[in-house]
Amino acid sequence: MSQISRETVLRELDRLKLPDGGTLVSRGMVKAVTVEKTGAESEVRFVIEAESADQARRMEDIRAAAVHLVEGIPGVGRAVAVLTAHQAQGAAAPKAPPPDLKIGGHPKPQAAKLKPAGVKQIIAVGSGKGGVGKSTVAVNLAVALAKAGKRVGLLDADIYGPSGPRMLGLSGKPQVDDDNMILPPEAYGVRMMSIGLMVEEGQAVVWRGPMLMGALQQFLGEVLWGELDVLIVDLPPGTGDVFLTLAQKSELAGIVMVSTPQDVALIDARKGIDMAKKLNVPIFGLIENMATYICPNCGHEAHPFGHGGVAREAKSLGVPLLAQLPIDLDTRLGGDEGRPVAAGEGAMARAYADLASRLSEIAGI
Ligand SMILES: Nc1ncnc2c1ncn2[C@@H]1O[C@H](COP(=O)(O)OP(=O)(O)OP(=O)(O)O)[C@@H](O)[C@H]1O
Repeated sequence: MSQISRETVLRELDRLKLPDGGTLVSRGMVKAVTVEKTGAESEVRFVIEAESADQARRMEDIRAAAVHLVEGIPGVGRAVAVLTAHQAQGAAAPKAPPPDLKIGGHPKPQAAKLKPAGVKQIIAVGSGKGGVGKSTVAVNLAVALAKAGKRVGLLDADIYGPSGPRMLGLSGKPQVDDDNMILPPEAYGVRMMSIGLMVEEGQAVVWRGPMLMGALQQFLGEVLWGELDVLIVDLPPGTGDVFLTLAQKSELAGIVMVSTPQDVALIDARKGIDMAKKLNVPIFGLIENMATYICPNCGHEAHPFGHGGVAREAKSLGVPLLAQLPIDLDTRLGGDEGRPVAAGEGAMARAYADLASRLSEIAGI
């Protein structure tokens, strides 16, 4: 039996959901994991650090469940978990970000392609042109997949205009664990990491090729994503360095392209599709956003950005048209207020559920 790694233990513990949201791992509560070989089997020890003494007292069942899970890993003979409290009773426990949390340094030499250990597949969401609703689609698609029971991560790699945190209602710097792995915060069942969580809102990020590569490397290799069925990557608009790096340096399962039906958007989208083809990245399909506008007063349907352009494009390229999403006020408000429309119950939530199910079928999520 090969040596059990700390990663294996964390992946197993990551399956344990906490009653008040997240998992022991995503909340940064697992500390000091050690694995010691004792004859043919291994003994695993770890600490579960609660946020207060009060919480620690209520976590005995979780501790026992964690031990049980780890003892289920083949090759583990015994697991020992100790509950401790981070702070005095009743105190909130906002942990200061460690000083060495740096994103955007130069890349380290990398031999193998980058795919986080527990992540089954990486799917990029791209667009040719900015402002067509790519981030809105990426966030809502991620939420809809999570709602359908998938384990989902969202990497907001739109370094020029990271909007993922605002759209998911997340703020504050992420925490790191004892091994300097970044813990992605979670909202609506989606684990998210974004350059937007690292810099002040509105602050410009001026990075060129090598720094971008360093950032991506860190996002993929130094974030504790845990077990995910899919990691959605929200690309910057256009056919730039981030897409190129991701396609060449990671194991990208495929890409979906978002466009409005407008000619100018479609021309740019075509360039993106061309690049994906050249890089041998499968195109899972096109999504037409802002396809129609239905007047809330009279019900009249209008097509401010043209009509049917993306459907025609999909047909001529021989790729699926995954969705046609209308212009919708709640989508915009939900994005601004950090309440993704896909998390709700209305017609748009159903449209995103359909999109999630079509993509799951095509990509095998
Ligand atoms: N279907 C829609 N109905 C109404 N508003 C929408 C829709 N899709 C997106 N929007 C709004 O359009 C604006 C731009 O969307 P978003 O930021 O998602 O675009 P983007 O393509 O990611 O842009 P960029 O890449 O330039 O950041 C946002 O205010 C968003 O709320």
